[in-house]
Amino acid sequence: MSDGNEQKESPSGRKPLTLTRTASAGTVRQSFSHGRTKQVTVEVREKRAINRPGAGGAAPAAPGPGVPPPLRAKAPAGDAAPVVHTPKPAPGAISGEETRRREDAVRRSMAEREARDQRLKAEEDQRRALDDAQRKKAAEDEAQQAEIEARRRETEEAEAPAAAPVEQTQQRTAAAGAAPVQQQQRDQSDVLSELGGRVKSARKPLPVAPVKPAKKGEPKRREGKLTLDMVEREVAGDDDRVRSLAAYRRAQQKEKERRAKMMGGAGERDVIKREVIVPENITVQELSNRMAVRVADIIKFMMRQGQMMKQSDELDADTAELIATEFGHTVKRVAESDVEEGLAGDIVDSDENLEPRPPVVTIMGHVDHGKTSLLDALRQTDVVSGEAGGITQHIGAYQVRVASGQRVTFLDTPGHAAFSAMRARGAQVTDIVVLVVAADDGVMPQTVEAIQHAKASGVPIIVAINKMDKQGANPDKVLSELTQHEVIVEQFGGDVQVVKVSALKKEGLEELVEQILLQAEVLNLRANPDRPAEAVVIESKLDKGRGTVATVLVQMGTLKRGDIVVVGAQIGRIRAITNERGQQLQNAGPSEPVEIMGLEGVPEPGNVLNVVENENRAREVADYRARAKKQRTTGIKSTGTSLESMMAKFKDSTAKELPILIKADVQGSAEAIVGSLEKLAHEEVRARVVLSGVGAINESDVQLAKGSGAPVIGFNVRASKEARDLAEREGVEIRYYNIIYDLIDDIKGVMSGMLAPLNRETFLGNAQVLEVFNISKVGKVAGCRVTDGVVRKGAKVRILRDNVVIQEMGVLSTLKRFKDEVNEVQSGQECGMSFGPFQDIKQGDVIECFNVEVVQRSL
Ligand SMILES: Nc1nc2c(ncn2[C@@H]2O[C@H](COP(=O)(O)OP(=O)(O)OP(=O)(O)O)[C@@H](O)[C@H]2O)c(=O)[nH]1
Repeated sequence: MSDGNEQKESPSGRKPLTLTRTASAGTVRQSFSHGRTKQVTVEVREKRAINRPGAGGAAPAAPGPGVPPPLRAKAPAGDAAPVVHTPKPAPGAISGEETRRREDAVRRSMAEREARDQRLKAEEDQRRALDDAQRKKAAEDEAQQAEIEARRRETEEAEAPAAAPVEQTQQRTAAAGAAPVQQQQRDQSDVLSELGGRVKSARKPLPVAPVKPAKKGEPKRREGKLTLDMVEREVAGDDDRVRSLAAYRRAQQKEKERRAKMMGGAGERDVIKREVIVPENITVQELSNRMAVRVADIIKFMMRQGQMMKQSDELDADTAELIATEFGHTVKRVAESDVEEGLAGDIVDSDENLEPRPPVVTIMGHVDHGKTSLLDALRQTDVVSGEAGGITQHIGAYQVRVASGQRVTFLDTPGHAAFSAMRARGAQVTDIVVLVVAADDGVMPQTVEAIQHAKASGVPIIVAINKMDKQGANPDKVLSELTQHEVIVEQFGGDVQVVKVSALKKEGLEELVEQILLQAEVLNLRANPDRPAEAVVIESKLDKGRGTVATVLVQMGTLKRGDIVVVGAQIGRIRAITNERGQQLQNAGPSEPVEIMGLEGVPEPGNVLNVVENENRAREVADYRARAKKQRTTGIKSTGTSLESMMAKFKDSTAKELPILIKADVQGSAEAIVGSLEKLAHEEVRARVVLSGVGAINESDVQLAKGSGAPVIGFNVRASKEARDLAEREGVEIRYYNIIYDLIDDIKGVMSGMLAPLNRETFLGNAQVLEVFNISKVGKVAGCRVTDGVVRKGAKVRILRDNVVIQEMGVLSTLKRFKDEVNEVQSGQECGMSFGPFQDIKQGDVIECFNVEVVQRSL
């Protein structure tokens, strides 16, 4: 910037007309960068000097900066002022002294200001440091207190009846002039701050401003004291106040104490005593629910007792009772089986409700003695021809209407030993047993078994001596044999009826029926048909088209279509009732054998069917039975394992197992096969049935068989195509059978092969050591005499001393008679033997010589 054309004339070139020119004016042009200019008018004014009488010239005013000193009038002549050589200031200019003085004043002033600034700065620093230290010290306490304070306020606010009084107070405070108070505090704070003291009032909460309820989404108003941590979070924009774990715990503890106080206890809760229902087994979780205590408390208690438990662990009733008592409760023990209470069987019928019912007769006897033929003759049907291998392989139930119009229910049980379990079941449901004995064969093992079953169940026996038409029929022999088994017939003074029949020729049948009805009359068989039905399952199977089909014998009440039933561990709604002639029935009364459909699963023969009021009840009972069955089969309660059972397991693990998967047409057959296989069990080898079920062999069976390394046995069933393919791919063997003998024989053969062969010893002879020679390079040689039998080279020998075996030697390799090697030395002759590395041979020892034969064992 530069000035130029300092004095310029007006554009007109003329000066303005004034009375007195007291000011000189001009213009200055200022040049800026980028060629910018600015014209500034400069005016120089002269101060009008008013000279008072007696006064010197007035001190001229200091000229403004950049203003040329005004022209001074010439001093009058004769002025006696001393001549000063220093250049004289122009009129109106500041003298040198004055300038110095002023400069000094300025410097002093600046120095003072600087010193004050430094002092203030030091004071400010000191105050800040003090504040920081105090804040840091207080920060921890404040952080701890903040949350508790906040919680307390929250609680107080929540408990306060309404916010209105608070608001009123706040409004009143505001009305009382909050602003002047604040101003006053600020003033005080400034003063104190300057003095470097602690500004306590700054920490005090300001008078409460009216609290507006925060709108949704708006940040919440801060509560409690402001802490450094909070300020930092606010500065960082982190509005979420994260509570420390310790703070959370403290708050929780405080809340607990508050609640305990509210409940009236001094920190300890009053235990509410309950009656805890304890079943035979209960989980820790369930017990905690019933006692209304925390699971952790029970677990802690058990830990103190030295037992580690989880909430899913089961406790037995004794332990559960101990825990409940410890927690101050009383215990009511119940059995899980209580769910069965109230089922039809428990209802006692009064005498007037009972009506006569047909007798249930079971035909029993040895295999091929003619049971099915006899039954067939009685009902004039032919089922013999349809049986595989000519053997009745599952129980049948039929009702026969005799000439008199009376009805008799017959159960046909198979004669093979495998079906003894079924026969036992038959005896339990039957009223009378007809024991069939072939006149030409006499009493056989299964005849005896049938007698035992009948006697065990207290059922009267009627003996039917069959095949009377046959050559060699000897009924007297049969009767005397029966006597040996305590079946005393009438002609021998007993009470057992005997009927001689021929099923083939249909002879003696009427007399047999007559005897049956007579016996029934004696038994006075009655049942109440007007009550929920109870029946027993005779047979069950899974039919591809019809689902589960079960043959049941109604024992009491009347079974109706639509009834909800529980059968063993299965439930269902009766969809159809069919009699033995294939007729659809609406209901079935006492002693009626019928086929039912509608069960959800296949029940086991012997299971009892009960009609229940609703599905829930059915499910409850079925669940209990399923659990009970599981416990029975595992033999170990889920609470844990006993040492005994573990020992048993380890002991058993030495036995070789043949895993087998069995699928059969009916449950009874499957059961019979399993029973037979169990009987084959040997201490070294046994069959392990991986699965036994009813129905066709499917893919999952093959998968299971593959997983367990078992072959699949199909009895009267076949594998589906998919299962066949899978079995081929996986290398799983499927074997089909329709005769149980063949099946059992095959399995027996396999199991026999698994038995380790037996080493059988054959004694050859003994030789006594007479003298022992020590021969160099050869060692000790025993000079012996054969005392009995023969000693043979290549046979096995052992050395006995005082009849105690001291060494098993293996094969005799050196046998000499005099100097010659011989193969055999007879009794009474002398010989020499050496035993290689065994050098402990002594005079008087006995050498026992024997052969070992390996014998393959069989079951
Ligand atoms: N001669 C003669 N043969 C009979 C008589 N009853 C049965 N049989 C024959 O004896 C054989 C066996 O008869 P089943 O009725 O199958 O004998 P089962 O006792 O039912 O045999 P399982 O079903 O295997 O227990 C058949 O060949 C019959 O023909 C009879 O009264 N006289």
